[in-house]
Amino acid sequence: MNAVIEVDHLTKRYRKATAVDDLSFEVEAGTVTGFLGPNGAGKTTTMRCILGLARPTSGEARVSGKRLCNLVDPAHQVGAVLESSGFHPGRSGRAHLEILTMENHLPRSRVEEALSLVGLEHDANKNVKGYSLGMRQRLSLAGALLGDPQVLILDEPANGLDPAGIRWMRQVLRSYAAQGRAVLISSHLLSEMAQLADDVVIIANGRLMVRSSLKELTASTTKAVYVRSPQIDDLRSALENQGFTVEGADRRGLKVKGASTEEVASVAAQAGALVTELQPEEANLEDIFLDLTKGKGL
Ligand SMILES: Nc1ncnc2c1ncn2[C@@H]1O[C@H](COP(=O)(O)OP(=O)(O)OP(=O)(O)O)[C@@H](O)[C@H]1O
Repeated sequence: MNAVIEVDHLTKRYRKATAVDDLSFEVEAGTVTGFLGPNGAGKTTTMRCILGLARPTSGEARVSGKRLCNLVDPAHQVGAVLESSGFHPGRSGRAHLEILTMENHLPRSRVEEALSLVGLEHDANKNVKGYSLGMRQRLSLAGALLGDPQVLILDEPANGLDPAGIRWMRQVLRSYAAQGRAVLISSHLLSEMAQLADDVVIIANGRLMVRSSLKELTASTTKAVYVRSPQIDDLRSALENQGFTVEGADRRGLKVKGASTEEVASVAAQAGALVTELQPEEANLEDIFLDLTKGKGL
């Protein structure tokens, strides 16, 4: 365990709203962590607290063991994309990044590296006002990558990207994590998160609902196992005798509720039934998310 981001009993209250309510979770080096929750759940506020842009009411958030304001070289430690709107429209993408390198005392050479990392090198001299939403998102990401940081914090970075852009971003973030760095990414695109995240943190009303690896979460919520066998009637009785709830799926297939593939295979072996297909039907992330956050602001 190598926690690079630690959110520690974080609470943030505004006059009328408790945006974040005693929230704790960690993000490990070498992973992409999906940060999920319905609108108004408190994702942006949490990210702003981690980045030192909002002051917690109580608790704290640390990056590499320190609050961001205490980090010696924050641009090398953390890169963030909070929204894609902070661009001067009359400036080129390259000029925008050059100004960021000056502000953050970074080498000018990083501009070309960041532009090529996000695939904007051919549009770098165009004014940002001519950029599509997707190009602005790429430019935001380039800005976050300028300091070659150990931690990336991205608030809905896939907004406005087309499917090819989303695939591209997935590759960038996966390779980034593969270098041992940490990525915390919020999104409403749950299906996208299912292909990107190692871990998920799900919040609603500012509170933690789930902190889990994506694999464990989907495995623990396996809905059913589909099994096919030429001896379907023998297999059905054997499964029912063991107390499983079984539904006929088709002529040769059964759906076994609440069972693991190992359990179904073992009952089939004992019953002498040949198994020609065995598949877990996992709940997808979207189902899990909707179940968990039902009535909590969606
Ligand atoms: N500066 C602020 N002043 C007052 N209330 C705020 C402020 N910022 C956020 N809130 C409130 O805190 C709650 C959480 O908002 P936040 O933007 O963090 O949620 P979110 O999960 O990022 O939502 P979304 O997915 O819609 O961006 C909301 O009820 C919001 O209205």
